Amino acid sequence: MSTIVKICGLTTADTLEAAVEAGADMVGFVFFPASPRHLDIDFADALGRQVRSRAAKVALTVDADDDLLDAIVEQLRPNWLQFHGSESPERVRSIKRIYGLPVMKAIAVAGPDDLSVLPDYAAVADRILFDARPPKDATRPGGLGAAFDWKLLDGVNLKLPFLVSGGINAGNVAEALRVTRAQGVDVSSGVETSPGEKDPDLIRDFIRAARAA
Ligand SMILES: O=C(O)c1ccccc1N[C@@H]1O[C@H](COP(=O)(O)O)[C@@H](O)[C@H]1O
Repeated sequence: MSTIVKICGLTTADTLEAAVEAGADMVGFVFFPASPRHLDIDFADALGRQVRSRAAKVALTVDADDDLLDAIVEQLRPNWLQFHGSESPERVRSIKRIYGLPVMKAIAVAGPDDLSVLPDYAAVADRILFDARPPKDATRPGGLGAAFDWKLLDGVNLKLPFLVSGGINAGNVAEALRVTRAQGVDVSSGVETSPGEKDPDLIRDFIRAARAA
């Protein structure tokens, strides 16, 4: 199976087009006001239409309430929901039942203890995304360009696909995939020139490197 490549935090038509044309499998739209990649729903709707089924649209939220999820699902019509907060397994199960959409649940990793929640989430999510645990004073729980120790995933044995993220770029994606044996990768900062400013060339370089890995 080919590596699942997700480019997250797209905010412009040009960079979205670069990601889709270069063959991204999943394109992520962030709905979290504290993020430099936050989109309002009308603009996300316009970007989503541009995708035209060429990639899976992923709506990233952080402990979103029902009203926000209703609005996102109604307007963007995402193919996936990505939960990047402290959503419980029960919340994941309930949202899946309500919307009938697959959910990718992010797990924050800093040490081996962080993996103890895996069985509970693996029982309800469709994909797991391992990301670096943010520092306590961080203003957002992801998209910080920080990596975790990939060797912590050694021995992880999931029946569902998992992606690795956090501080990944074209230069280290092959190593991230080799060490973690993940089925996919997710990048945001690693294809940017500054927080929130994606670069079409960096996106193309990243996808090429991930495909070659
Ligand atoms: O991108 C963001 O701003 C963001 C905000 C809130 C939660 C998650 C966010 N991004 C996700 O974080 C990881 C790692 O990103 P990076 O490559 O280290 O910048 C990635 O999965 C993004 O989807």
